[in-house]
Amino acid sequence: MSRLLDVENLRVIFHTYRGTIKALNGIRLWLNEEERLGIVGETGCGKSVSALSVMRLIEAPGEIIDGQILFEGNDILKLSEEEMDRHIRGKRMSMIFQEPISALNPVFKIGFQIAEAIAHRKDISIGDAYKLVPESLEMVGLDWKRSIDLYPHELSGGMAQRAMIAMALAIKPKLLIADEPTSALDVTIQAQILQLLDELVKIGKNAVILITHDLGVASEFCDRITVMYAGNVIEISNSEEIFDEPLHPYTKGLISSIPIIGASRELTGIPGSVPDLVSPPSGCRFHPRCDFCFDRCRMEPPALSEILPGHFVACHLYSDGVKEG
Ligand SMILES: Nc1ncnc2c1ncn2[C@@H]1O[C@H](COP(=O)(O)OP(=O)(O)OP(=O)(O)O)[C@@H](O)[C@H]1O
Repeated sequence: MSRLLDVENLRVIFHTYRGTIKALNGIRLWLNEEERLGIVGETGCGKSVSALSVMRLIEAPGEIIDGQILFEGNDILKLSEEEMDRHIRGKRMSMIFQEPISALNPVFKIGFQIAEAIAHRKDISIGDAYKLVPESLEMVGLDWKRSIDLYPHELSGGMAQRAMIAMALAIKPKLLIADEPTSALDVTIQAQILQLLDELVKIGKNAVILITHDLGVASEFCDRITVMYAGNVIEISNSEEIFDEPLHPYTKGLISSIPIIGASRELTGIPGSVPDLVSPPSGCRFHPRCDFCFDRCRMEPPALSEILPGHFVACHLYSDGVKEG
């Protein structure tokens, strides 16, 4: 399967009155066509900033200061804003957000908003695009006659997320980025929305990046998992192996905080908290919270290396390969 996305050494900072937040510290991500990648980690670890960077939606006070984002072989960081808008964003890739109601435009009916997305994608008139809206709404389980003329504030959270999904998938993207798509919804609706996404992604054969706090949800939905901590990618593995053989002490902590594997719950089980990214810890950013920390961890940032086939970890414990036991 061919490579769709390749992110190398991506560095993003935010200029704030407190100082410079080093939000992404040279991360690496990749995704093949039709593959589903989960990005997990505690709040503030850089999941959303990674997604927004791929969409080229980082705005001041944020700045991408280094790295490469190859999408279908083109470095999108080198494209002009117009090229990005005309050829990539909303055409080849689209995104759904945590708060669907605030992500929709409050002053337009959802039928019109979906028509606009389709018109942009297909370079057709809004009138022609409008004719395709009923199919898009029905595809996400919304009765089109009842929903096409509603404004975002007239939708429930679940309906609004369905409308967002209709908009995002109406353009038939190669890559769908879903940033915590269910965390603002109640539990029964969460399961329905994930199931809907699962079905539609199978039909559309698009690749997905799913951002979530929930390792259980990520491993059920995704082929591969990237674990982030404090602006770094610290482990990458396929979804089964990350549970069967987690390597990084942080990933082990995330897993031990899930009482039943596969159960959906907020990750809370690691003592301490994510560091302030204005002045992150020296060496490995996880070292102050790590039970296995030794001198080298305080001094030298560990590189991400492939320790088992397809299984990468950034941890000095594995500098000489995987230890038994
Ligand atoms: N607009 C902004 N201005 C200043 N700092 C920002 C901004 N957006 C993100 N950051 C900082 O970048 C870092 C990474 O944030 P990010 O939103 O990517 O985390 P996250 O893992 O998605 O967290 P969450 O799960 O809470 O959404 C954090 O330290 C955050 O405070």
